[in-house]
Amino acid sequence: MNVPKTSAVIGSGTMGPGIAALLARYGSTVRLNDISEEALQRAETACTTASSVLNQLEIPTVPGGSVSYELDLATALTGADLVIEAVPEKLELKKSVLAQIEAAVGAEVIIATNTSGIPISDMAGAMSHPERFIGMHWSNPPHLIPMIEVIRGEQTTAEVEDALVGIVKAFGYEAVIEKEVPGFIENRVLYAIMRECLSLVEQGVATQEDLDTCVKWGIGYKLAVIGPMRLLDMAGLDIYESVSSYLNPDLSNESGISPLVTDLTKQNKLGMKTEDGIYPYGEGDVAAKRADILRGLVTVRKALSEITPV
Ligand SMILES: NC(=O)C1=CN([C@@H]2O[C@H](COP(=O)(O)OP(=O)(O)OC[C@H]3O[C@@H](n4cnc5c(N)ncnc54)[C@H](O)[C@@H]3O)[C@@H](O)[C@H]2O)C=CC1
Ligand SMILES: Cc1ncc(C=O)c(C(=O)O)c1O
Repeated sequence: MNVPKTSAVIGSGTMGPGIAALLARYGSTVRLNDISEEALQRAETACTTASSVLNQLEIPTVPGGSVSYELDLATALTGADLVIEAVPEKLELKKSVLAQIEAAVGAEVIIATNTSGIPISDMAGAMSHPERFIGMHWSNPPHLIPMIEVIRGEQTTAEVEDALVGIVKAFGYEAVIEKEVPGFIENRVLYAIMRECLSLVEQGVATQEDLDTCVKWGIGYKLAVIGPMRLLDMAGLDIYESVSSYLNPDLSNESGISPLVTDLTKQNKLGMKTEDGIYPYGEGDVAAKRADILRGLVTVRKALSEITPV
């Protein structure tokens, strides 16, 4: 399957608009749905921003694409060949939304979930056609990060996986096909890094600014060019063996959630979306920071696309 002629994206928060903008750029008629009118209003601006980022990346426009904003789920689903669920990361909510989607579309329609890592089979339990249900985990911002994890549940067919991989490749994105594990690959690795960072800040080993500087250059810059498995070869496996013999036992193995995070979420300090979080944001700071981040990601993506992947 190439990019679907008609698609529906359910949930229009951080992820939905960028996903919709990319599908539209590749010629799909996209219906973006949310239960919140305010979210749909914000989504119009977010889709315009995403579209201008795609212009900066010089992604050609396939004619015929569009995004419409729909409060009504049934309208959003009409004629869709692909449905992407992007509602909050709550299993019961996702199950209920999936049941509503299934009630409105034919059994041949592919239903994908953008869950960050809930096992696909856990979500598919109550579905009447789990064979067409699949994980499609985009990375944030979805119109910029050219990689999508594709995860089959126990009952997903190989044909559905092939079709989804075809769509991902049609965007010029890399598809990483995985077995089902909580968090998939990306978030298992990302959350291992974040757990250690939060633990170091909580212990007072370094400030959040120092953490960001160290990880950006010492890890992010390097890992953007050399994958971790190749980096092991570059560093020397004997060095890894020596360092990990004393270091691994000292790393955080905290199985709960960092109190630094839970103290903030209790106060509804959720980060950029509430203009307060790990960092404080003054008037205009969030917009300026988001613009800086987008500019940086566009520059680095252009540079990375010109070098041989390692
Ligand atoms: N934020 C991130 O960096 C990433 C998030 N994800 C995953 O994508 C999914 C969505 O995440 P975000 O966009 O960050 O969440 P979000 O909280 O920013 O947005 C979710 C949207 O869904 C809407 N919604 C709630 N119930 C709904 C319903 N019944 N029908 C339609 N819309 C409904 C909300 O009003 C909200 O606008 C989650 O599963 C998340 O784990 C995946 C990759 C990255
Ligand atoms: C903190 C965090 N959690 C989940 C995801 C993706 O599922 C991301 C991301 O894509 O950046 C993230 O930053």
